[in-house]
Amino acid sequence: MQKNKEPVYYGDYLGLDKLLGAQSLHSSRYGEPAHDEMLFIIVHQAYELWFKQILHEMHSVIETFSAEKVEDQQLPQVVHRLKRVVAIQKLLNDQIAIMETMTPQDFLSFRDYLVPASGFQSIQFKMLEISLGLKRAFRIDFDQQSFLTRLNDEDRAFLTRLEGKPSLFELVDKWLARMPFLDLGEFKFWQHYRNATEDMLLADAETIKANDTLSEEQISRELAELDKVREHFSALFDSDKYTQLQERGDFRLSHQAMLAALFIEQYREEPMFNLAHQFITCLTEIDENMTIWRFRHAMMVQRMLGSKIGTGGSSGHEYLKRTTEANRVFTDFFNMATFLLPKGSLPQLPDSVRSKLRFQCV
Ligand code: HEM
Ligand SMILES: N[C@@H](CC(=O)c1ccccc1NC=O)C(=O)O
Repeated sequence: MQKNKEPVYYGDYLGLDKLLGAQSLHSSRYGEPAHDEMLFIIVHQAYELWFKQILHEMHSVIETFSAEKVEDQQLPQVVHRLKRVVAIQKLLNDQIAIMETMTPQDFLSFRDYLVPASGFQSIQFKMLEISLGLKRAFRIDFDQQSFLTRLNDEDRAFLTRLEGKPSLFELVDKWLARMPFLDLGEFKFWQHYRNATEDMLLADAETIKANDTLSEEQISRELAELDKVREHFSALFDSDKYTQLQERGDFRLSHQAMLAALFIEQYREEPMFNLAHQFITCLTEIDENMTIWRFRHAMMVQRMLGSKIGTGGSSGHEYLKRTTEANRVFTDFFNMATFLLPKGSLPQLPDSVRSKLRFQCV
């Protein structure tokens, strides 16, 4: 690294002229300065800055996974960067509380000046959703419409182009699906696994039947739920069935990727799997934090607006509440817990397999 030739001045380096000159209160333009509009602008700007940092990290991870081959040595850096994303998201979720120090009435003193702008037009937020793997078809109807009608042509074209590129979800799916360890030679892992899961489901059914606090009707309802779980389990061992359930929207990951992720999670202590496990955990946390943000934002909106419609034309709180569940991406990693077996019921990996998963000792 070279030494700098010119002396550096703090404010110049950080571009503070621009940054601190970018809080223009619209209420002042209309001759009625609203004290809290400063907070409103600064909170949004802080969000956009952190979105920029998150996208910077995501972009590098996407680049790594876009290569033909991901080297094992690249995974620590990927996990490190995603952990940073998670740390930023925690801050973003807590930042809602700062916005909530503004009362609904104080908001009303400048809200009308903002029409028709709204968070629909946060391009970086949409970039984040799209880069993670939220497809247009998965968005609820109003969200699809707002995409078309609330954005200017340039932004819409830009986001549409981004939608055509591989998302982190798709790249991770492909990466998991090509994991070499799914071929375990002579070891019939999935047969062992299937037997163990059948025992577990039979035991669950017995527990439900023996529960004398439940009425007959409740027992049959719980047994019907268990049948659904059984159906999902059976799909793990039958790729046609899996595809059927995938088309129904019960799974998003490909069959092979699901099996690989499940294998990694079951045997995460094996040194070779540990980073992959951390990677899956990061993606799960990122999805969870996005969902928590959506939920907290929706709650804040109810508190600020009740059931008023939004400046962007949506139903406000109702719309946002629906996107909270609908816009999740890595739900398979959450639902995977259904398929986890207690350690004691897991088939022991044969030494020939385990030796491949260990760091070599000399
Ligand atoms: C007083 C505070 C806030 C209120 C009352 C509010 C209200 C709303 C409403 C009603 C919508 C739906 C669009 C519409 O019809 O207008 C929306 C969307 C959105 N807001 Fe906010 N918001 C607030 C603060 C924030 C903050 C601080 C951010 C941070 C960037 C933000 C980001 C977004 C985003 C990204 C959307 C689009 C969400 C989606 O379509 O899934 N909002 N907001
Ligand atoms: N949609 C909000 C207004 C609002 O929050 C907003 C307006 C302009 C720029 C950013 C905003 N923040 C997030 O939606 C409302 O209906 O009051």
